[in-house]
Amino acid sequence: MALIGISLLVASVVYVVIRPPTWLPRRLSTWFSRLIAGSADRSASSSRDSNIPTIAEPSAHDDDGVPAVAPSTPPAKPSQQMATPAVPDIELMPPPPRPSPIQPPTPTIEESESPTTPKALKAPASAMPPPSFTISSDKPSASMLPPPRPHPQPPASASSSMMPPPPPKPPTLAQFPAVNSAQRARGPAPNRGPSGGLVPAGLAPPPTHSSKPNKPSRQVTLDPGHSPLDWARISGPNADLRGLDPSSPYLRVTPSMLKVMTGRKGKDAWMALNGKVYNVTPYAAFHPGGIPELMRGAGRDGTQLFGEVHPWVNYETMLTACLVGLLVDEPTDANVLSEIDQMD
Ligand code: HEM
Repeated sequence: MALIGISLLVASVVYVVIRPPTWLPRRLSTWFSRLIAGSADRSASSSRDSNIPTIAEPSAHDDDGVPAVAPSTPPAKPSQQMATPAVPDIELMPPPPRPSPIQPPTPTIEESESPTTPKALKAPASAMPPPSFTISSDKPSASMLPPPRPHPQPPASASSSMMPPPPPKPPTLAQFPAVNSAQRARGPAPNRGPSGGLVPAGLAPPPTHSSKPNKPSRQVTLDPGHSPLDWARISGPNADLRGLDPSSPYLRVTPSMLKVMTGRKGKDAWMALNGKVYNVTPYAAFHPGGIPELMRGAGRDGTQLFGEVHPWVNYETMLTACLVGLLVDEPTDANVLSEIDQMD
């Protein structure tokens, strides 16, 4: 039995040697290459020799630039595995070699190689955060508040994490002058108008010649039918209230003639105003100031007295129907002689 077993073993080995299967060479080649690469990396880490490190570097380059498949396939083979076909290696690569050889090269790349590719790789890696910030900042809605916080917080580190930023305090003006200040005015406000009395001040209009003096009224209560409107009705344009014959012309009244017309003793009251003589008897009952006041000017020239009481009253219009004549000087001897000469 032992001989039979040995003979079968020998026969199988001989058969494999004579007619090796198609997959056997490729399998052996990959196995040898990986074995050599592993030994090379370990030797390279300990001591840098000539042949082994050169094999490890190209594999590292491939790992960096291209994902997973690139590193094992192309460059590591050409030097020693020229005879083996490199095409089918892609299918066999995944299982064994990845873990051990690939991890070491990535750190070595950053350390040893700075010339070409790393710059391009580092740039995108470092550029990652900026895009994230920009995305968050582009959102104008509620997400805006959190991102901007970090910026304002450093300056306002003393303040707590309260959301409402330092609310601009409305300028509160202190009362000036203060309530208890001596600069505050005390007592009544200054006089800015005529309400204070007769003293004109401020914006009050200046006193005019026609303004009434601020005196208590002395007007009397007139009897019914004796209002100013009643007087205007009965003293119209065609009225004749002179107390004379309607056919008589206007008289030349001398002061001696005027003096007896006082309203007493059955006579009318005549009054001279600015050179004209009026019979004020019909008007006496319509005089707002009363009859006694009006009679103060009867039988004489009442111009000054009239002006002192109510210079604004238009007496000429009111007493047109009462006009007697003109006040003239007393005739003297010289005047009588002159008049005779004129008659001749
Ligand atoms: C010269 C003799 C006169 C005297 C002393 C005299 C006196 C007065 C007095 C004291 C008043 C009251 C004033 C007041 O409101 O407190 C008055 C009012 C009046 N008198 Fe005579 N008066 C005189 C002649 C006349 C004459 C001849 C007329 C007119 C035609 C006249 C027409 C008036 C009028 C219309 C008022 C009312 C004035 C107003 O309401 O503003 N007065 N008078």
